[in-house]
Amino acid sequence: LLANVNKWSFNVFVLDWFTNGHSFPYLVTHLFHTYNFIRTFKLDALKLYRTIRLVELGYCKTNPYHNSLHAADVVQAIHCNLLEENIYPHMTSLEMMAAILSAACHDLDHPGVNQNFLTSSSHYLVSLYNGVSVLENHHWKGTISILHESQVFQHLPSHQWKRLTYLIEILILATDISKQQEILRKFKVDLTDKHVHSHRHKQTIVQIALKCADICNPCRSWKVSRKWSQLICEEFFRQGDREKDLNLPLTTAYDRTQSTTAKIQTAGFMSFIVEPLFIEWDKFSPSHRSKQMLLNLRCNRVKWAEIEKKENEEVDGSIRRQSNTTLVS
Ligand SMILES: Nc1ncnc2c1ncn2[C@@H]1O[C@@H]2COP(=O)(O)O[C@H]2[C@H]1O
Ligand SMILES: [Zn+2]
Repeated sequence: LLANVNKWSFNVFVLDWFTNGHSFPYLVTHLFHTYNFIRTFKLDALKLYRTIRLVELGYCKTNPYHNSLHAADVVQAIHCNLLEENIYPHMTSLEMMAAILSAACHDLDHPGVNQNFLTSSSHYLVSLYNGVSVLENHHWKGTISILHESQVFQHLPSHQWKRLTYLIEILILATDISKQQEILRKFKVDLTDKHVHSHRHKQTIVQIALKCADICNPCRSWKVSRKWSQLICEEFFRQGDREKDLNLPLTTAYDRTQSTTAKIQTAGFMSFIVEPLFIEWDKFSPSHRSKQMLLNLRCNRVKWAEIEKKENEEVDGSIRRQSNTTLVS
């Protein structure tokens, strides 16, 4: 399975099944070996493995979506994104390792609810981070804490440690979906020049590579993508349940009695968030893989639209049947 890690058709659910729910440490360890990070940075293999396990344990197992399986999926996706021939040859080992680590830790200790929920339930994290990118700040600081605690990089020269932690910061913070337009604008300007040269230019590219990896689930094959959609929507519905229980303002789309997975999937995430990002990615790095991603996205959108249409027809039918019964009686 791991031999297929470079392929976009890679199915992390299958790896998870064969590893008894531990796809994350298997995948991350495999990539650390493949990229030769252990030798290049003289890492202590035991400390490294402990660090990876700490990160895995830092993900909440009971979240349907934001758990270590999502992190493993994002790691595999950023690995594919950075392999592109106009990117990989320009990346240093440190930059590659920062990208893999950021993907691995980008949702660390995610509570399974969004920032709006944290705000309306007066969660302490909101005041800790002044209401700005609350979750992303939490994931980033948690990552740095684990790296300190595990001492896996304690022997790195200070310039390398500084650059590694700086990259982790800007990469994880860039995953805030509310910053999408801002980052996309920067990407469009920066990437009119297709040659990867300056530090700043590379940073933007890796930020976008991680953003694409984070929201790539609609670009996977239908079988895989549908599973992710069901998992994220179940997490949304659980948030809706909690909003009701706590008498908080109810997010309409998250109300399981009114909404469905198909409704959420066709509501605009694919068309207004995912597609514009992947179109830019494909312009910057046109490849068989980027075309496949866009193709999958468009096919999956059509499939969800068909499912939603059927659901609406069934609802219309049952309303008509109900009103006929009422008229007859
Ligand atoms: N298939 C999907 N449908 C709707 N929203 C999604 C989907 N996949 C990811 N997201 C959202 O995109 C966000 C990206 O950042 P997060 O992983 O923090 O949280 C994610 C979800 O809120
Ligand atoms: Zn994520």
